[in-house]
Amino acid sequence: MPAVRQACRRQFSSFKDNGSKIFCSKVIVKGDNHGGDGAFAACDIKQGELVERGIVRRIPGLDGMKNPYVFTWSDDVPNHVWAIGSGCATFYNTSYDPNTSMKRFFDEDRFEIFAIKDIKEGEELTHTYKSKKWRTCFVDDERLHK
Ligand SMILES: C[S@@+](CC[C@H](N)C(=O)[O-])C[C@H]1O[C@@H](n2cnc3c(N)ncnc32)[C@H](O)[C@@H]1O
Repeated sequence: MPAVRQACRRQFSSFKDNGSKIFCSKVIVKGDNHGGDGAFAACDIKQGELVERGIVRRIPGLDGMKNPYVFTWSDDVPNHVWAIGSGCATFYNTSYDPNTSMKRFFDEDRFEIFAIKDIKEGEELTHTYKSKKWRTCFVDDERLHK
C-alpha cells in the first residue's frame, strides 16, 4: 500500500470525529496543471463522504471582487462579505464538473466539503465557485470557463 494512503488511513482513523473544527487530513496541496497549487485527494474518498471541514475568518475592507483567494461569505449577489478559510480549502480549483461541494454555515463561520462522486487517491479536488459567474477576478479569467 502506498505510504501516503497508509498515513491517510492511520491519521483518519485516529482523528476521525475528534471534534476538531478543522479537519483536512484527506487532502494534500501540490502544484496543479495551471501554474499554481491545487488540492488533491490523499486517499480514496467515497461519494457523500466528508472531504474536509474548517472555519473561516471574515476580512473587513478586503475587495473579493478583485482578490480570488477569499471566500464569498453570504448568499447576496453582489456579495460584500469575504472570508479566509482554514486548511486546504483555499487551494481547490474550480470546475463545471466538480467532484466536491462546499456547504457554508454562514452563522457559524464554518464549512464542510463533501465528495459528490467517488474520488480516487491522487485525483484533483474541485468545486464550482459560488461566485464564478459574477466576480470580476473569475469572470475575466477564461481558463475557469472551459
Ligand atoms: C481560490 S484560488 C485556487 C488556488 C490557486 N490555484 C492557487 O494556486 O492559489 C483561485 C485561482 O486559482 C486558479 N484556478 C482555479 N480554477 C482554475 C481552473 N479550472 N483553471 C485554471 N486556473 C484555475 C485561478 O487563478 C483562480 O483565480
